[in-house]
Amino acid sequence: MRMLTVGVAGASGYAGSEALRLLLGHPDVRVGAVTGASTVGQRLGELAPHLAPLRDRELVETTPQAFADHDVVILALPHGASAQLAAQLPDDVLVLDCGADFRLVEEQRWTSFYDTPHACSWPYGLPELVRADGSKQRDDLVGARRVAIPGCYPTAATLALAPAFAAGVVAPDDVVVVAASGTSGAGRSTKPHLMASAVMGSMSPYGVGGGHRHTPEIEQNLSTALGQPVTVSFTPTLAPMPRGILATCTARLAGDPAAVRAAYERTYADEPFVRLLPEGEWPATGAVLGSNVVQLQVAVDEHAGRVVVVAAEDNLTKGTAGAAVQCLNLALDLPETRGLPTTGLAP
Ligand SMILES: NC(=O)C1=CN([C@@H]2O[C@H](COP(=O)(O)OP(=O)(O)OC[C@H]3O[C@@H](n4cnc5c(N)ncnc54)[C@H](OP(=O)(O)O)[C@@H]3O)[C@@H](O)[C@H]2O)C=CC1
Ligand SMILES: CC(=O)N[C@@H](CCC(=O)OP(=O)(O)O)C(=O)O
Repeated sequence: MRMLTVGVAGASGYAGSEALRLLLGHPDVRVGAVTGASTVGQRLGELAPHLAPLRDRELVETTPQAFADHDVVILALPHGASAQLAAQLPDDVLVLDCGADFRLVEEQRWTSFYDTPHACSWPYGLPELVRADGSKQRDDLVGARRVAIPGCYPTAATLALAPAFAAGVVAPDDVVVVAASGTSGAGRSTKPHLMASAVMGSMSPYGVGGGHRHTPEIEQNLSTALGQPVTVSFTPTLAPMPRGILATCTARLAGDPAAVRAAYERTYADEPFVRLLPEGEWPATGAVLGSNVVQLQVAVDEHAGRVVVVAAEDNLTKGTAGAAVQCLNLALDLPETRGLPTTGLAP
């Protein structure tokens, strides 16, 4: 097969540089343009020394012209910037947006959480999402030329709870997700609450009380799984680690407890990147760092009448850039797993 030219907009950021790390290991890809904003003119070696083969690549301005003659463009830009650039890229170029601009279908949900205008929605890049009719979201990604890559928390929470909704074993009005994220989830630019002295040795919540913009995205996905509206209480927390998400997701049991684990086994039996752990083993972020795998474990708390699911992922890999490469593979009819690690880094 001919080599694909893949460019990355926002290559100086965390999501962009993770995309480059994965693309360097993809046998069908040559890295095209790498673009930035404030870092234009700098070399990647100064910003991302781990990307050794690209150390002499210069970051160029983020314009449509920078991506002329590319087969694929990965957008790893702040919200709002993606929609502007995407509108200027040819229809036959595969565009994978790691930002939120094209994830939400309903304009009213978008405007409640974002202050830029609602663009439109693109096929949602979570192949393993099981839908109410038993099909998977993967069907919408084969041959697509525009894909909205999910947010990092929604990937973990959705994969954790969707099988229970699709199987009808939990109630749609009593769902709680509490998730801890590493600091890279907030991007590379320095923010006061992310200074080492503020983060190390401390955990803190944010977006409490339904204020986080991933709430409508998680609800949209779980509604797809159930086929009717789902309401979620979501609380993110910041954890003193560079990367990783651990999401603890619970919902009120509304079916046969014995059917719960079976729903997960059935849904994920053939999924290369979702690993339901053997009973008694629990997910840990340390087990998935740098890997495109989400680990899951499910338990029924019969005392409290709740289903409890824990998910661990690397926010930068399956939580964004790995999902982008997985969707690239699906859209262009390559083996879905090509170029994607299923083993992590430890310790
Ligand atoms: N970090 C994560 O875990 C996840 C991130 N995402 C999403 O991916 C996207 C990128 O996030 P992340 O990498 O964390 O963010 P970073 O802050 O690390 O990187 C942002 C990138 O965008 C560039 N940029 C900033 N402003 C502009 C602009 N106006 N026009 C063009 N380029 C611009 C920056 O360039 P420069 O450095 O040169 O200024 C940098 O390359 C966001 O939409 C984010 O929400 C999604 C899931 C998870
Ligand atoms: C720790 C941390 O700050 N995490 C980010 C999540 C980033 C993400 O998933 O990105 P999108 O903005 O693309 O949805 C946050 O809560 O805003």
